[in-house]
Amino acid sequence: MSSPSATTVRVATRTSPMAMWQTRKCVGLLRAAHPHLTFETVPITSLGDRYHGPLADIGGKGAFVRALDQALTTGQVELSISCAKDLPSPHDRMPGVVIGGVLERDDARDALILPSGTPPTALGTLPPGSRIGTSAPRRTAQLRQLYTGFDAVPVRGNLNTRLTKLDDGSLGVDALLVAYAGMLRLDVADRAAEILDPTVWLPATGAGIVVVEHRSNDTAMHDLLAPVTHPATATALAAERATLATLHGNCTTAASVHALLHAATVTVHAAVFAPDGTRTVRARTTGPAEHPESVGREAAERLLKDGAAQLLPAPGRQS
Ligand SMILES: NCc1[nH]cc(CCC(=O)O)c1CC(=O)O
Repeated sequence: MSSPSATTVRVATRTSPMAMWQTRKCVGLLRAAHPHLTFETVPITSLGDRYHGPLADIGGKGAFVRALDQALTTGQVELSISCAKDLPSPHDRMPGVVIGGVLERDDARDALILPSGTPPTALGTLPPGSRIGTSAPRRTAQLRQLYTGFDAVPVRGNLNTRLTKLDDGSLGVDALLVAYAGMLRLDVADRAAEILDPTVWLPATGAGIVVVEHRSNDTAMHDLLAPVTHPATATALAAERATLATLHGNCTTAASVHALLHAATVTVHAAVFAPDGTRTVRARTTGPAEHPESVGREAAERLLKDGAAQLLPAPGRQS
């Protein structure tokens, strides 16, 4: 490598317990692949971590990533680690930053959590009027579309805090809907009352995938990340992000995209939901795994042809 710090690679990370778990895993893989290099973790607290109101107030999910992007573009670090799910749609990304490493996908499904001591009950059998805590527009819309009589209640904060508050009643909800991957990472998978079927309740774009980014002109970092990339996951993510990019989705978009690989083909399941759950447009496309972007784009084009544009936020109306 020709950078001034030839043997030390600085890695930006968010500081939540889940982010720190992801960083430990990723840096462990990097150290194993490059035993002669030193990897130094640089904690970054973003506005998204400090602000506890609705994410849309501070520019959506991008709030978490912006601080990491800045650490890269200002030369404070060489790499940054994120959940693929938290990355804004490709057209909303900061120029000069690219995904270079894609770790093997963990479980992509969402799960239901009930207060401790409650007998396991599936989402569909909770009593009418149950208050279900979630903040993702995708989850709120699916909850309204697939079930009737539930009240979707916005909740945020890291998973451990939400669990404690669910159990002591201070969250004011009867159940939580969260990512199962996050539960596995924080060692609370035994709290899942139901793991939702991913072909019915669609996971988020990039769910369960940890990515490593670098400056787009930093070829040394591009090469360094090759051994930690899981090729099948990278293919799935490329397809999912191509769908999202073609939809021009943003933080207020209730859309889900999930790609599955079978031998040499990739299948993209995609859906756009009306925020109130009254309408859903779904599409499924299959094509060669060597061209994940075109399979992803085709899924989006079918969604748009079937009227998804009316459900998406109008351009310039991002809130
Ligand atoms: N929305 C925040 C977020 N971003 C990534 C994960 C979990 C891990 C993942 O899916 O990669 C979570 C928590 C959740 O949605 O419950």
